[in-house]
Amino acid sequence: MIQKTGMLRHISRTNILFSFIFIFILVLGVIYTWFYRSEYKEDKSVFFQPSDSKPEPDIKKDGEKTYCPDNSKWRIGDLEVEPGLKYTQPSTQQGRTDVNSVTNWNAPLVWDGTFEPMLIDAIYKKMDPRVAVVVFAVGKYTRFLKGFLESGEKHFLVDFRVTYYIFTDNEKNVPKVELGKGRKISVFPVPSANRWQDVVLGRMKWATIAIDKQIRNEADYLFMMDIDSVFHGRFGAESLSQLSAVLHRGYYKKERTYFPYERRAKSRAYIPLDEGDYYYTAAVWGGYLEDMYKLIRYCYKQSEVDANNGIEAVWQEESHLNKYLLYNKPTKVLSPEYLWSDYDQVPADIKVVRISQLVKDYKEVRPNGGNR
Ligand SMILES: CC(=O)N[C@H]1[C@@H](OP(=O)(O)OP(=O)(O)OC[C@H]2O[C@@H](n3ccc(=O)[nH]c3=O)[C@H](O)[C@@H]2O)O[C@H](CO)[C@H](O)[C@@H]1O
Ligand SMILES: [Mn+2]
Repeated sequence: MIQKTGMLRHISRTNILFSFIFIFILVLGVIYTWFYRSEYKEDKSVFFQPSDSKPEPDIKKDGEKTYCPDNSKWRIGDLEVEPGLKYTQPSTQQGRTDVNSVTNWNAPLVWDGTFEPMLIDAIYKKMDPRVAVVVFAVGKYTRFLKGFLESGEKHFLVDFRVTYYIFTDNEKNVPKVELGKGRKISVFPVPSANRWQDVVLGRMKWATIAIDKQIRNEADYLFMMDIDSVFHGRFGAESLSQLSAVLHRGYYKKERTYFPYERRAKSRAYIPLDEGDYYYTAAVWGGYLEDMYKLIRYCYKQSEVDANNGIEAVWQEESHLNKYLLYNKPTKVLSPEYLWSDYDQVPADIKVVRISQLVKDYKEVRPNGGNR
């Protein structure tokens, strides 16, 4: 009996000890699993979205639909207006009749007289977007910076938050320009080039890198612009949309067969003669940051594919841009008011020249001479 009781006591002590060890291991296991799971979750997001290795852009087969990420913080859908804003009543009968102010995919085609400047600025000002302007001034093109920046301060999205991102091989030649409130200059060094073609195409590569590195955190909206231009009139919030492209002044009344699209099937920018909406300039284009990123990266990658195949598109990035916009329609089309040229007379349908390309000596200003 005594022995039995002793054994029983012994067994129950062992049992209690094992039970404690079991519970201890169980608790450790729960804690470990909990930590492991949360760590794994973090790992996973870092693993799947590293800032330096984005998924390849969807350079899909011609005509195939592309996926468009949407991480914009603000939307044109919020067309909110403060009560009490006074402006002329819009008419359902009167308007521009000398030009078409809508595309056949129902996007606005913006001409002077089709919007109320004060109203449209008030709508967008409420969202207060941060606007990035990406310009390149490589080699002798730094001479154009002063005129561009000074006139931009007078006319470009006045009272909005704007940062001019200047990509240059000569930082010393970036002029000091007085900027309005909320407006900044940010300089990116880029290498010099021996061919102007490398500069214009290089814009796609360097802009892609700079967006990844910095601009993505600082802007909601991005414009790509040529530097050899001067603003002459209001360039306001009517230009803003998810993706806005400007009609090239030289082709806006021409039939599509005359458009200087890339016509060699060997190039990724190829467009057949019986296709095309408009011919867009690559000297002014803008949109939501992520939509622009996608398009800039597309032009960069497509031109790389071309280079590997021993071909360069006839108008470099402009050819790739036109290809993209044919199959991914812009949400706003801006009239040639949004990029005219001092080379050309201003016709009656252009009521205001908002920005104009300067006359320049191509041979003198470009590193390898000019081709026009
Ligand atoms: C009005 C228009 O449609 N312009 C396009 C036309 O350019 P353009 O004939 O106007 O070419 P451009 O000489 O202005 O070059 C485009 C831009 O690249 C930069 N740059 C160029 C060369 C150089 O040595 N250093 C330098 O900084 C500068 O910002 C310049 O404004 O064709 C180019 C490609 O062929 C681009 O598609 C331009 O956007
Ligand atoms: Mn130019």
